[in-house]
Amino acid sequence: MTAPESQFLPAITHQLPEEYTQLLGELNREVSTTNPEDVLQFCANFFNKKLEEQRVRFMSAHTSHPQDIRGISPSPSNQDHLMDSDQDDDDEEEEPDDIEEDEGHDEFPTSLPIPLTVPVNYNRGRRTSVSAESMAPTTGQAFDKVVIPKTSEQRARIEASIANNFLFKNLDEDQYGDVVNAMTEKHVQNGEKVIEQGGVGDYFYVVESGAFDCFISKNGGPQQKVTAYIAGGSFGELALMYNAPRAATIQATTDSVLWALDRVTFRGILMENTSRKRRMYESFLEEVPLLASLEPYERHKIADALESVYYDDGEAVVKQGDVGNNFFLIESGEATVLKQNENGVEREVNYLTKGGYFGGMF
Ligand SMILES: Nc1ncnc2c1ncn2[C@@H]1O[C@@H]2COP(=O)(O)O[C@H]2[C@H]1O
Repeated sequence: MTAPESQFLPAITHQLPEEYTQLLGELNREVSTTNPEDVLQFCANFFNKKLEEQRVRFMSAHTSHPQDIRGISPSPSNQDHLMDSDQDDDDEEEEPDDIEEDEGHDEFPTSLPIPLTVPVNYNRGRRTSVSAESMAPTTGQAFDKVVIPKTSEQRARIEASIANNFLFKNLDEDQYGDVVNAMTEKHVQNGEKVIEQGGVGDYFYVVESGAFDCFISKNGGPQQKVTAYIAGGSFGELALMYNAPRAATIQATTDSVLWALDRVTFRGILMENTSRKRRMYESFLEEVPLLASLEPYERHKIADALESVYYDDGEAVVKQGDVGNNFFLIESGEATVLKQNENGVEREVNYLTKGGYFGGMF
């Protein structure tokens, strides 16, 4: 019988950095007291937590007002910062070929796709990706398609669950089929945590039935509820998009059913469109007075729902008496609001420019 690998560890301890042996000692103690079901995930969470703590220590030592740093759009350059915040570290890891070096940028990014209080996966300027994937979307690149066999009844349930979810709009037939093929059913009990803040991103989830609360703990403080999800909602995209630790904890508030999409399929099919829209509308949405009080992540969700529509000068966007299904924000251009009185005489009652809105319930 082969001896377990751990049996050889003491023999090489003298070559190992002290910090490493201390960390492993701590990890061993936590594993033996917790006895986790998923050991790999537990270890990944342990190291992510350590990185987060180290980063918070570093940030408080190097920035006077870390809370002033705002989230911005996940543009490719910002994504690069997120991954490539490397400096002249002598302990730098091997880089995947497809991640470009960005020499001359600041030691720390001044812009993040999510609020700074959310743990992001970099520390001390060291690259700490949770996987070797490039930040570039994998759309268009070949990837091994995941096919989880399922009944037509299951397929119908997936289709109903994603029917009104904006992230699944604009998929062509093949992409739609690939997404449905790759999804896997997950039953969750009331109180179960599907995602834990700081954990490693493995799946993106769509809610078929049930309900979930989403909590964020800032700087190790108490968890605060930031949003909730019901049927048709989805969560868990950020860690997959940015190779970052989970930004929030998601807990079932009743027995629920989820459809989970693996990270490779998510990145290969859904990520490109999602990050493009969030990037495209971010700065515009920041300038809309109606949305000024929203958190960056809430603006991302609005961006998911937006579609640009072009109108010629003089063309009617909506007509008086029409049933209103859409809410409009003026991205560029101007519009007049005309109203007919009971005699059929039309007069201008409002004039709207960029950032103005109409339609829907307004
Ligand atoms: N305010 C928020 N900030 C970050 N993530 C949020 C927020 N509200 C909801 N979430 C979701 O919570 C998820 C936790 O896992 P992810 O970071 O992968 O993706 C996150 C988002 O889908």
